[in-house]
Amino acid sequence: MKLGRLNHVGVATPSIEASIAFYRDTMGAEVIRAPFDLPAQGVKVCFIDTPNTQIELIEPLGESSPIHGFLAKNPAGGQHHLCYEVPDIHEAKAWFEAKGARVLGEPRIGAHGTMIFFVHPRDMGGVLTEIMETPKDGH
Ligand SMILES: CC[C@H](C(=O)O)C(=O)SCCNC(=O)CCNC(=O)[C@H](O)C(C)(C)COP(=O)(O)OP(=O)(O)OC[C@H]1O[C@@H](n2cnc3c(N)ncnc32)[C@H](O)[C@@H]1OP(=O)(O)O
Ligand SMILES: [Co+2]
Repeated sequence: MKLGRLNHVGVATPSIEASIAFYRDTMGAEVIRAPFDLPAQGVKVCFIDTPNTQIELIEPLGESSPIHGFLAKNPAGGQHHLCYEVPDIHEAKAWFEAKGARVLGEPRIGAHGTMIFFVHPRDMGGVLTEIMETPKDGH
């Protein structure tokens, strides 16, 4: 497997609006992308651009959101996952499985519109890791 760029750092938040204001007013980020819902993934998402990657703000969407547990333990929110790009999502899935790491579910469409999967944090040095097929248009 060829490890690609760090596509984004996922940051869970109880309020995506408050977090947008923080990145705009405290961090000086230019917030140009509107939040959007990903019902299939149980999150509301807003990407904050930085020169070399993105912050992916995620707020729970719906009762079965996978980040309710994280926010119950971290009520103010916090760093949730790292997402790396790979050229071939299926080759990457086989790679992690061959290493004995727990791939969570089947590859599915993520927030950038390309295929993604997650690898369990307990098998990744404590870091919930998202693997994403490199977007064809480069971002
Ligand atoms: C896909 C759309 C978008 C995109 O970029 O395209 C996103 O990124 S959406 C992001 C939200 N979706 C997900 O996170 C899906 C994958 N996540 C999961 O399946 C769960 O969150 C899971 C299985 C990682 C944890 O589930 P849960 O919190 O309900 O289980 P536990 O509390 O039992 O946790 C087990 C164990 O893992 C530790 N943990 C949980 N979350 C994290 C985390 N974000 N980073 C590091 N470690 C985490 C938790 O503390 C437990 O550890 P233990 O030592 O066993 O207590
Ligand atoms: Co993500």
